[in-house]
Amino acid sequence: MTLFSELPISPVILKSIKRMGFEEATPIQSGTIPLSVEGRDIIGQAQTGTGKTAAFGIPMLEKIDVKSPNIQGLIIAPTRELAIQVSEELYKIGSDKRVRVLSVYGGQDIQRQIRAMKKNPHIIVGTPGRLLDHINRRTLKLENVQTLVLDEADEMLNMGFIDDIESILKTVPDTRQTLLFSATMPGPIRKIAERFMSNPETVSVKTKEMTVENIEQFFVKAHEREKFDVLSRLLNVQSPELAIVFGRTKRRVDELARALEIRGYMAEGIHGDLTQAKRMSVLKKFKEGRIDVLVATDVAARGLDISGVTHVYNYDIPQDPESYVHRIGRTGRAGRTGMAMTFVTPREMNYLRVVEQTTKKKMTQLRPPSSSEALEGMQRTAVDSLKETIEKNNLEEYKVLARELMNENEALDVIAAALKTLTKEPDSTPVEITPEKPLSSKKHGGGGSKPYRKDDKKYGNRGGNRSGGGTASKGGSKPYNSRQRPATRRPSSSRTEG
Ligand SMILES: Nc1ncnc2c1ncn2[C@@H]1O[C@H](COP(=O)(O)OP(=O)(O)OP(=O)(O)O)[C@@H](O)[C@H]1O
Ligand SMILES: [Mg+2]
Repeated sequence: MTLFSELPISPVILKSIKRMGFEEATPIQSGTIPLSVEGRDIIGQAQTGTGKTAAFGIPMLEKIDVKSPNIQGLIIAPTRELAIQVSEELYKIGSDKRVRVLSVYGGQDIQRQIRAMKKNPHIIVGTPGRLLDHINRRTLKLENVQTLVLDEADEMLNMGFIDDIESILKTVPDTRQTLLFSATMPGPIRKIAERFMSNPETVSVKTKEMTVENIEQFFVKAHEREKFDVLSRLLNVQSPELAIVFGRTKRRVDELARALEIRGYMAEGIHGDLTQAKRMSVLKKFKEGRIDVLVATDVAARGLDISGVTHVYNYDIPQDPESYVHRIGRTGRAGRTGMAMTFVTPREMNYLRVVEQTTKKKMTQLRPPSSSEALEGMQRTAVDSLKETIEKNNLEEYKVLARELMNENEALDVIAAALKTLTKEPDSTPVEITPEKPLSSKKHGGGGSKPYRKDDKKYGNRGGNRSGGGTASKGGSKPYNSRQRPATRRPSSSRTEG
């Protein structure tokens, strides 16, 4: 273990890092910061939630000359929400040094961004489309950039983004330092990456598995028509603090969010067809716990760091293993624990095996809960909430009424009635979910060997089919004897940076 104080970091940055509560550097941080401070080009690969943002952010901030009015650092991120999040983290790390960080992304008033640009930011964090827009309008001058970062590098160098990235890179000096980070880096993409770098050093935090070990991984076999009831029951049994449900398409996400709402869950959807204001307000509600189920396309799969996400449900199995890794990586971050459940139709079992081969981790089969198990789950939730209320111990105003009830009834009946009232009984209101075709099982591309293609580059709804072979095998079934919840509680202050 390396302490931040043992790394080549100046006191003014150390001060901010300490205030953020970081003491020990994670392996990707101790592995890349010294090299990066020396100016090396780096490809950094480490599991989700292990602090890659600070790994590239700290050395970038170190090099900033705050007296200069020039943009010296550029970070490109695949989604707007991620650009905002990364700029917030860098702002925090650079706050004592007084580094100015600006995020620019689509869906936000460009004139406002142009005005902000006039305040001479030192670092720009942006999405490719909007960065190009500024470059074309000549409102963004990158000729003094010394450090360039592609966060989620494999995604950024994916076919859908590469032209934009190339155009942006043309405006950045060749002498710059280039840093690429991601949890996944398939071979073909790494090759593309090397074209943009000079003599890059690869730092990859080697672990047995590609996913973090504190995420328990399950798969649930279900026919398309059964999936929604299975999801409702799992939510009842597992009682997530915060959950993300990933769907394959925007329509899917809309329908799922609506259906969950109908069944009484506090759920909302997020995808690329929503206005930016809506996307941000949904995410804010989720971070604040005002909704506890976020239904999302892959727009939320990469990089987003939301504390308190205990469960991830892949309502539709992702089409490629990398997407799986990033999706489930929204839980189990910074050492916390989490659970991931992937729904798979019988015809999609080979996709599951490809995912397992890539991640080098077997998923445990989870039997769909029965309706009585779902009810039991909700009853236990009611008991927990009663206990919590007792612990808080501000019941004085209710005790007179309680005594009245106890005089007229048996204590047992009173408590049972309270529990029944508190229990949200499983709801089977019919809902409409348009069936999706299973992923094709005919073509076997062998995970990651086909070219990367994206139909909808902004929102990550991938086209193409990159399945590989493999046959279905039986996994053990896990019984529901207790509520399945990871051992952590949500910290009282959640990340709500807007
Ligand atoms: N050294 C550290 N000690 C404690 N917490 C840290 C440390 N470094 C980063 N963190 C926190 O860990 C969380 C995850 O970090 P970050 O988002 O950078 O992960 P990541 O590796 O980029 O994940 P992903 O692959 O999903 O993008 C953040 O909340 C961050 O503030
Ligand atoms: Mg990240």
